[in-house]
Amino acid sequence: MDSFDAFPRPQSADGPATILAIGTANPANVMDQMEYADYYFRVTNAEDKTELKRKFKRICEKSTIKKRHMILTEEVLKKNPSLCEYMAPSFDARQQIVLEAVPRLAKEAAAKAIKEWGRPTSDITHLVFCSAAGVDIPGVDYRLLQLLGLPVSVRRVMLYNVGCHAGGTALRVAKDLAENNKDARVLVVCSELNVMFFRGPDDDHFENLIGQALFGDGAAALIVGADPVQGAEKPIFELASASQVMLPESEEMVAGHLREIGLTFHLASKLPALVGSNIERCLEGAFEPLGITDWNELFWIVHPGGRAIIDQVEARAGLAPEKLAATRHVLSEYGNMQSASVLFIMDEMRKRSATEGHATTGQGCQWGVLFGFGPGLTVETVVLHSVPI
Ligand SMILES: CC(=O)CC(=O)SCCNC(=O)CCNC(=O)[C@H](O)C(C)(C)COP(=O)(O)OP(=O)(O)OC[C@H]1O[C@@H](n2cnc3c(N)ncnc32)[C@H](O)[C@@H]1OP(=O)(O)O
Repeated sequence: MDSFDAFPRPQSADGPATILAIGTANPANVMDQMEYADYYFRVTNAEDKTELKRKFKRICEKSTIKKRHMILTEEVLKKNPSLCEYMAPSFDARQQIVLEAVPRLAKEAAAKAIKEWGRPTSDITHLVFCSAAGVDIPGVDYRLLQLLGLPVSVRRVMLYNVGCHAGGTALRVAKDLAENNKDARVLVVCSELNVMFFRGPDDDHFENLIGQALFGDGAAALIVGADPVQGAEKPIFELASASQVMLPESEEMVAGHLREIGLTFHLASKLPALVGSNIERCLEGAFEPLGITDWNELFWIVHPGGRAIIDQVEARAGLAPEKLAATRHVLSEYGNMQSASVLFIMDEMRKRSATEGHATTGQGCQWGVLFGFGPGLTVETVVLHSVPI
């Protein structure tokens, strides 16, 4: 006998990966966007920069964000003044905060997802964890296992510093795991904080202020598995396909660098236009197998990088305004929560569909698209199938 035959080969599932539960969590501290410019320039001791503050205030108003949740309270910032400067060595102070807070927020979201799922935690076989904060060894994924009391045999995949498209990346990885390992149940968690890149203003770096106006903290968790157990599990969406592309000549559009001063980031101002000009191509590739060409036939979940990005997607795909209502709602209530945003929108989509009396979890549509956008310009395109309510 060939010795390899002694090892059991993983069996594939029969059906597609499905989302079986969703949970979300945010820090209790809430910032009102209309008051944020006054707060931010005061807390960073930059009130003398009156012109910059006026421009920042305008950005806050134009962001269409109403509020954001942030772990960094004024009290925490007072204790860590290096975070309020533009370029002070502050990595250790930032790490100290995120190493505790990232898994704690993740646990809150995961506990909600597990409760909705309704099966024992010992049935979780895999963990896919995304965060752009809290790099450590062993990682915050292992810390989460401890906090949830999960078996140490859970097979972990840690996605550190992937960026805002990582919600789509995690879905793609979870789909592969669930479909290629019969009976796998994958806990997916995205836990994101703006602690690594919160910093004071600088006259010459306005893109920093764009980020300070947009990002918020949040964690979202899913249970993903194929072949739902009848009577014990209830699918919310099915994952039909998942693909990733780095757009040509886009490597510098969004970038981040981990330094002593925390995470620096770079956003090109032509980013919304670049996303817009590529959206149709991504849709055509994803929906060619179904022959769908009218994008209003779909339900939509779009990473809310900023209001201008959502506007571009809406215009270039020719969407009716209600198509991006769930996306805009999550942006307005929470800001840009990086990888967690699309999972929050997924939750909002199924809840809206139920309260508005739709026949499916996708606001009455059968098929939907989820777009993750992130560094370089990376696009994750996930095709979703709704289920009857
Ligand atoms: C790819 C991803 O999506 C991944 C991510 O999440 S990373 C974050 C991605 N998000 C973004 O890049 C933000 C996209 N931009 C927006 O949503 C909007 O521009 C905004 C809400 C920030 C402002 O709204 P707006 O209607 O464009 O305001 P507008 O008055 O035209 O512009 C405000 C100012 O910001 C400046 N500005 C906009 N984007 C900028 C950028 N990336 N860098 C520097 N300045 C920028 C404009 O030049 C303008 O400056 P002036 O007032 O001196 O002319």
